[in-house]
Amino acid sequence: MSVIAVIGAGVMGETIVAGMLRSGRRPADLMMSERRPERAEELRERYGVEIVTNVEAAKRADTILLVVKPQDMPDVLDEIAPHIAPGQLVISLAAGITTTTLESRLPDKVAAIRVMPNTPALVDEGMAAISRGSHCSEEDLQHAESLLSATGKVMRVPEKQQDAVTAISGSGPAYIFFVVESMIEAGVHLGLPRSTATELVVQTLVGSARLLSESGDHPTELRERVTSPGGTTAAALRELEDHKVRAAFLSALEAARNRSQELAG
Ligand SMILES: NC(=O)C1=CN([C@@H]2O[C@H](COP(=O)(O)OP(=O)(O)OC[C@H]3O[C@@H](n4cnc5c(N)ncnc54)[C@H](OP(=O)(O)O)[C@@H]3O)[C@@H](O)[C@H]2O)C=CC1
Ligand SMILES: O=C(O)[C@@H]1CCC=N1
Repeated sequence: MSVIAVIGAGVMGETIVAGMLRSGRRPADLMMSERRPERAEELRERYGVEIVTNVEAAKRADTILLVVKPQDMPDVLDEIAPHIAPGQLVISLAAGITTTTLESRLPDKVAAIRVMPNTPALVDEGMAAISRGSHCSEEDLQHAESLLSATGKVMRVPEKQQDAVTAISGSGPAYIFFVVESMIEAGVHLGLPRSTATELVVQTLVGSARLLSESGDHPTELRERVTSPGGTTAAALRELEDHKVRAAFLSALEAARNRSQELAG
């Protein structure tokens, strides 16, 4: 079985490693590299995975997952590039970083893949979009898909769509949690105990997500089924329209897409 190294063990790096272990990959086939020694030690204790330096990861792994912030990516690429050779696969999970950038900083002919994951991968409900670089084979893509499918769905997208994908599914969980927070606070404002409001909102979210996913019905149809003429939902939706929430989502996603483009450097 091929050896996989994860460079950058923050929120997303840990999520991916935990998912690969849950799906049956052996700790002996994984290694992690992390800047802060105390964080590295925490992860070694938690997962039993070998902690290595970036250079060791580059020398020993068949597949190298780069899970550092986009701003840290140039330094990491420059550090590992002298130790990477064709035959190894480099997969970046960073927002904005293009396969052109990856390929320009890695030795000629090294296969690179760009991925946009999201944090629901922590509960095996992730959504990852993947795009191939120019030296990447079908086998490389399938290998990346098999790694990522350990934690949820995987979709192939043309790389020109990755900034928009980042705005939607990469950042998306944060918008949903923002809505959840807002509804809980509103429930408290209406006089409900916080624990009651939280349980009501969370189960409404889970139930609505399952209904949407399992029924295959369009969200407009599902919304209309809740909206009785002259009823409570219509009164609430009128307020959301008056406050231009739809337009706010459009601006927000444009801002996220633009930021992803800027992070390309
Ligand atoms: N969080 C999310 O929801 C998503 C994140 N991503 C992408 O994943 C990447 C990581 O994000 P996230 O996990 O949230 O960020 P974190 O800051 O939590 O994790 C990045 C980790 O990389 C470490 N690091 C930085 N530089 C180096 C280095 N030179 N060598 C080894 N380790 C290093 C950091 O250490 P230190 O703490 O010292 O800085 C940190 O632990 C980003 O590029 C982001 O765009 C993509 C989709 C979703
Ligand atoms: O906020 C960010 O930049 C990263 C990328 C997508 C989700 N988190």
